[in-house]
Amino acid sequence: MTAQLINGNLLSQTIRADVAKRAAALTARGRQPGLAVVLVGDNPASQVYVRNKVKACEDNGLHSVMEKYDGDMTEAALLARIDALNKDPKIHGILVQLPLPAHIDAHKVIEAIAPEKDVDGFHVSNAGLLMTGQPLFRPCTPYGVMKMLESIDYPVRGANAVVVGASNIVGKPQAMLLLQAGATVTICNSKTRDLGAHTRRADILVVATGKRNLVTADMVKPGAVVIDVGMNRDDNGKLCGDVDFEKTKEVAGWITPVPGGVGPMTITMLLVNTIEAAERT
Ligand SMILES: Nc1nc(=O)c2c([nH]1)NC[C@@H]1CN(c3ccc(C(=O)N[C@@H](CCC(=O)O)C(=O)O)cc3)C=[N+]21
Repeated sequence: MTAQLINGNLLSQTIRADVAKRAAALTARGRQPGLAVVLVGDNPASQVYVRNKVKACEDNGLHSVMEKYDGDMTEAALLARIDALNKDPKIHGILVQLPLPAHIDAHKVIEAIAPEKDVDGFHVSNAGLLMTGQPLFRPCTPYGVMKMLESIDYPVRGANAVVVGASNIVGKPQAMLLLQAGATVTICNSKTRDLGAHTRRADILVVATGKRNLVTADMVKPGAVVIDVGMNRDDNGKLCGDVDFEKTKEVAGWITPVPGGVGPMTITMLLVNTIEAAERT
């Protein structure tokens, strides 16, 4: 048996069509949704992602501004820019691309974003609202994963879900969204002993570690849903995830590819969050 693919590009098209409709409706009322993307330094991967985000805005009728700064920008200067964007009525969403240079305190920068413009959902206030079941913005990647599960009508309630990776931007909010959807959730981390013993019990396995081939076919329950959040490069420089895709697709029931899986969904949900921010104004 071979797994069914969950196509993030295809699902994105459907959701983005709805985004474009809502953007047009807002624009007609003089409130075109606006996203500001702030990039500090010249990390080449970040440049690609940021360009993709800006293009996705343009394609769907959102206003976007990209602010690029040199890697030696001071923290104070960045905080001043965020303050200005917080006050800018044309801007409904603010995204500061991570990682930031080491001399800048990323926590401090995220906490400076007005929570009602924090379309990444990274502000402590938004993390707290999510944890207590009253989310304002769901972090884009975990939100996109939930949409992928919805798209295959997967019964999340009562399922065993295992999240590998416990970051603030993916693993932890992912676990919270799965828990709130009724799954029994295990969060594994880099210190987990016998990772396979946990992953083999997963009906839903979400892998977000940034380690190529961390999950192999023998670690997957037959028929499981395998969601690969990883973004790595193989020895030939080709994009790949954290899951050994070729062998795992022979075991899983559903699997997400890299590229064309979670990545495009992350951008799609960023657009959705920006629309929602604009609709609230
Ligand atoms: N504040 C902040 N918010 C983020 O959401 C954020 C961030 N910082 N820093 C970096 C990560 C990474 N990320 C990706 C988004 C889309 C793709 C994506 O579209 N990937 C395509 C391939 C892109 C390519 O060809 O390189 C795919 O998987 O098909 C990848 C990675 C958002 N991030």
